[in-house]
Amino acid sequence: MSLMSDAYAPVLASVRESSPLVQCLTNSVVVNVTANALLAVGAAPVMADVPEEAGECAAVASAVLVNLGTPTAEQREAMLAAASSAHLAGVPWVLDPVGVGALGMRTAFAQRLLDLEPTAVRGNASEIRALAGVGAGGRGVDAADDVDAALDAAREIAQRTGAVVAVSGPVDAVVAVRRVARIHGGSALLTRITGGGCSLGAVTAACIAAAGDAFAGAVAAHALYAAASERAAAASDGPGSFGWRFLDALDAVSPSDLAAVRVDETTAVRG
Ligand SMILES: Nc1ncnc2c1ncn2[C@@H]1O[C@H](COP(=O)(O)OP(=O)(O)OP(=O)(O)O)[C@@H](O)[C@H]1O
Ligand SMILES: Cc1ncsc1CCO
Ligand SMILES: [Mg+2]
Repeated sequence: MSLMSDAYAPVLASVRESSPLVQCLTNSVVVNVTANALLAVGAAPVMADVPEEAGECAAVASAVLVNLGTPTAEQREAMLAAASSAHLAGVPWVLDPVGVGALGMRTAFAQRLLDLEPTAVRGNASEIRALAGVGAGGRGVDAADDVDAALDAAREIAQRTGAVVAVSGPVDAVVAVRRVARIHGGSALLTRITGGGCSLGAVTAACIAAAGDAFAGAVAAHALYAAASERAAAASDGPGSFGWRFLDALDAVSPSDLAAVRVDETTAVRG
């Protein structure tokens, strides 16, 4: 069945109205593009990622993103402080397990973070499989598995932690223990620029804060990326012009554009 668009389409207006403060502890490749994506959707970024301030900031943020792309020792300390503080304060936080499965230290570190019960986990299929302990991960930060091959893994993580788990790929999936939504469309040009997935983690955090609901917020964020990337790709010559057109499109997408994205929901009977 189709997920009623009135369950997630209003989230966009809510992000623009409430401008959620999203604290990002993210990798050094995508800091700027992530802040720009948040501004383009109407949210307010703050990249507070030093140990002395990370917990303080998380307690007052609307949502927190923890992205493991370039996890220095100092950042790992800050991530534990931010996730603990968010968990304690009831602030939604999103884990993006970049490169988990492909690289050793971050694979173990991600398990420590799961104990702090993220509100949502967002990654590609290989990362989600590796996080659940199946599969060896992708190559570096890229996926080597299909989204459908990660659904059981996503459900296992949802069951273990209470998180909503979003798996990205040609068709995205948002998974809770007894629900799966598939978000169709989008553009493969998102995989040809830095931060296509990483900024989606930050926008997912913004949408969850604005929605007050992890499942609707995660679906809204993925539908927004599908609509905006299609709009940008239609006018682009390649990855360079797609990058800036995508930011313009995040700003220009309307609630009815979002409602037009194909979203199918099924009720999972297993698990
Ligand atoms: N083949 C594709 N066609 C259309 N959209 C795609 C395709 N592959 C990925 N996407 C979209 O690109 C975005 C990022 O997904 P991707 O799976 O590339 O994340 P990721 O691997 O975590 O990215 P990153 O390299 O930033 O960490 C999502 O919105 C997803 O829907
Ligand atoms: C290229 C790259 N390396 C570590 S993080 C990152 C950004 C995309 O995930
Ligand atoms: Mg990624």
